[in-house]
Amino acid sequence: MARESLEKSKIKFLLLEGVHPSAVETLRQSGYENVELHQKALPPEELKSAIASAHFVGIRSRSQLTEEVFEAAKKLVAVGCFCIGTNQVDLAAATKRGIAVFNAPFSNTRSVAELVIAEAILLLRGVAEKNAAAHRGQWRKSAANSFEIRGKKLGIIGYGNIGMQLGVIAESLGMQVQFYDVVNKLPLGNARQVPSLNQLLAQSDVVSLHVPETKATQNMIGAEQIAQMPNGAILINASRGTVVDIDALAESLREGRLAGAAIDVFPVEPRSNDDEFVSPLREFDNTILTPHIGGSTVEAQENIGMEVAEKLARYSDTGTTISAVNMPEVALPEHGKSHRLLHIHHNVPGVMSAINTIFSENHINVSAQFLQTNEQVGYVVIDLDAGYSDLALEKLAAVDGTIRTRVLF
Ligand SMILES: NC(=O)c1ccc[n+]([C@@H]2O[C@H](COP(=O)([O-])OP(=O)(O)OC[C@H]3O[C@@H](n4cnc5c(N)ncnc54)[C@H](O)[C@@H]3O)[C@@H](O)[C@H]2O)c1
Ligand SMILES: O=C(O)[C@H](O)COP(=O)(O)O
Repeated sequence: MARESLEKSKIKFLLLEGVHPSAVETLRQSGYENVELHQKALPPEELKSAIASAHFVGIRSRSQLTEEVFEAAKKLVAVGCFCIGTNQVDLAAATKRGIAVFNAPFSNTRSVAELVIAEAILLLRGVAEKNAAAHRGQWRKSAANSFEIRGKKLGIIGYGNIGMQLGVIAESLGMQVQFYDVVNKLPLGNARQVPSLNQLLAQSDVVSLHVPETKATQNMIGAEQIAQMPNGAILINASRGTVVDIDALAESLREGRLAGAAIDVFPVEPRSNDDEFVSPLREFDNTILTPHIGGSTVEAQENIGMEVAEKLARYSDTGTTISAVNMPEVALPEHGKSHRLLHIHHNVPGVMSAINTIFSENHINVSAQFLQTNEQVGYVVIDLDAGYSDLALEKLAAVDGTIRTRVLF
């Protein structure tokens, strides 16, 4: 169990993987100057040592925050994923320690959708192959197997923020949009939800994946699924590398079944730009292989930097958990001269009653109380007169089921 109550100058932010400078500026404007910056993801042992003294950590998709890393992060209050995906974070390990995890759910959505559309156009025109040949001195002027995007069928797997944005842009270019999702979704424009993955695969000229990394999406596109796609179809994956069986994809390209593929994410990605990229897809001219840059635009990174840094600063200042992915969401006003106690606990019967008994038995006047729970944890925030906060904090920390307490001055 941990307790914190620190001055801003002592609160340390560890920002990894070249998070945009807008994050540092946003933190500075909120009064947080104690920021350690790294341009790369750190290897596990270095990460454990750097995170040991950090109260907040900011990562992108490369850093793996495992149970072991959290075990080393004794002071950690919150994680900021400066990206959409949170699969690189062991959320259960964070939650059981009362560590809030934030992300930027849509700051790079448009960037991914634009890249996918561009790739669909290039692959339908055979540009990847012709470009590779031209670099080798070969002139391949031909209209054979070169198609307009207009009128083609786009099959989107995962109709969330990116899938929907992609569908809207594709439709504006004259594509017919259909999607498969495990949840019933409101189709935008003329898009149409289809009931099964196989149906989507069988009737799409271009298939694009926009699902999160989960157990259910692991290798969701393998040999069997590729076999459902029409000859000459195109596969695009800018979601997560675990979603497509790369060997099966390589085999279908070798057989000439698919006309091409654009892959931005890989089962194993180099940890830094200095490491070699190894993939069976390197041999195919008709693939566009990009180094996980779907969200890597200046616009997206700048916005993400501001958005996530602001969420971390707000959580530090007020306890607000809006848009946390693993904590009950509570929007909190400023607490003025009151002291604010934050209490994260296992969501089991009796905790709230024990907390409120503390206030009544000790005649502590509470000026505001906010409570929100999810299946695992409860998060209660209590504003009270400054003179009572030490006593209340001590007693709250002793309540059965307490995970973490914090006081804000
Ligand atoms: N290449 C990049 O740089 C890049 C950038 C941003 C996001 N991403 C990846 O893209 C993913 C999607 O992003 P988003 O913002 O659209 O997420 P989102 O949460 O808004 O949408 C995901 C959609 O997938 C659906 N889904 C989940 N499991 C499914 C399954 N088994 N079958 C079918 N549908 C399923 C969900 O219902 C949801 O509609 C992210 O999780 C992230 O991993 C990659
Ligand atoms: O989840 C995401 O937003 C993308 O995969 C981008 O990750 P990155 O910030 O590491 O480029």
